Amino acid sequence: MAVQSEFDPSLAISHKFPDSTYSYTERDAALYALGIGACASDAVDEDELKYVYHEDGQKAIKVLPTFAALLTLESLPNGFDLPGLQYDPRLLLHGQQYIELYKPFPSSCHVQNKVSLAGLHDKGKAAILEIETKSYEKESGDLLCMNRSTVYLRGAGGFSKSSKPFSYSNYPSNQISAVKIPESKPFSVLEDRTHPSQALLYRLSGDYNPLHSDPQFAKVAGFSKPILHGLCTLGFAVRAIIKSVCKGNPDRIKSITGRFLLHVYPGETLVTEMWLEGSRVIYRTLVKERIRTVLSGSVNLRGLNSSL
Ligand SMILES: CCCCCCC[C@@H](O)CC(=O)SCCNC(=O)CCNC(=O)[C@H](O)C(C)(C)COP(=O)(O)OP(=O)(O)OC[C@H]1O[C@@H](n2cnc3c(N)ncnc32)[C@H](O)[C@@H]1OP(=O)(O)O
Repeated sequence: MAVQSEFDPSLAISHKFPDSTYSYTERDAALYALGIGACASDAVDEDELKYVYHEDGQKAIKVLPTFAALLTLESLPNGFDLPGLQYDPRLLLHGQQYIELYKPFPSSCHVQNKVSLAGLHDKGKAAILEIETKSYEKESGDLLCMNRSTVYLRGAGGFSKSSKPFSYSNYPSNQISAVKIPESKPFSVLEDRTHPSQALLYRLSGDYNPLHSDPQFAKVAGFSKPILHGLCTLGFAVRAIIKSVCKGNPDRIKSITGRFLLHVYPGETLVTEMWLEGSRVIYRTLVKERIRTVLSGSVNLRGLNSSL
């Protein structure tokens, strides 16, 4: 257990994060789509070509809803630093992601981010930090999306001042609790192979953490080789839901939760199982080669057609 003698969690929760900005173009949106496997097995896939090419020009390309998570990447110039919190960045893992989408993304945009601490938990062997980012379209002032990113800082726990472990959240606990996977047969199942160079392609979208590219770094972090970005796996899973449940329409996605349960190695096959419960999709993603669940969560849909 890490020694966090200098760290005062009550001071940390009053910490103010600076606002940040983020800009993207159609090229970023298309590169991201390729990074999460769009059109990888069929370059003219009729549901997915629109994410990388449009006959009416690049201004008409569609942006995938999970692109939302990228808007937060420059929100934390000094990593996940809170005053006094010590952690080893090599031991950081992405734990969960929660995304609310308020309107479809334009194909290019300047974004203004408001960042705050949404949660801080002492798990003894780890600290869990949750950062909330609200992203506004600069031109209109409209709120585009909200992200809550949860990071699992191995070795950074043990800072509680009393015998009860410190735990703070600024949101209802049922918003991202682990989902219960139904025992029934899935509504749909989609299998998709990641490429051995998937993480090298995905990182060009802005997450340059060496955990996904550097063999020595990955070993120190406890893995036999570089692992896939959690958000890349989430992108594969939500793309499967858009294809299988939303008839290819990404604007149906209203909110997304995902908990990263186990690492994925680039090159592995992802099998996403989906269950439809009203306007909610429960899903889980397994790695076929190891038969292990790596991600589970739910997606709320808007305007779902009852003919499904
Ligand atoms: C846009 C912002 C981007 C964010 C930046 C991210 C940077 C990226 O470059 C980094 C990545 O993408 S890393 C790759 C993706 N993530 C992973 O592969 C992690 C997979 N998960 C694991 O290995 C384990 O679940 C592990 C190790 C996470 C936990 O396993 P254990 O240590 O065995 O935990 P366990 O004993 O079961 O539970 C301890 C307490 O922690 C809670 N917990 C467990 N898994 C969690 C998770 N994934 N997220 C959040 N909380 C989690 C448990 O509930 C438990 O708490 P309690 O005891 O109170 O129930």
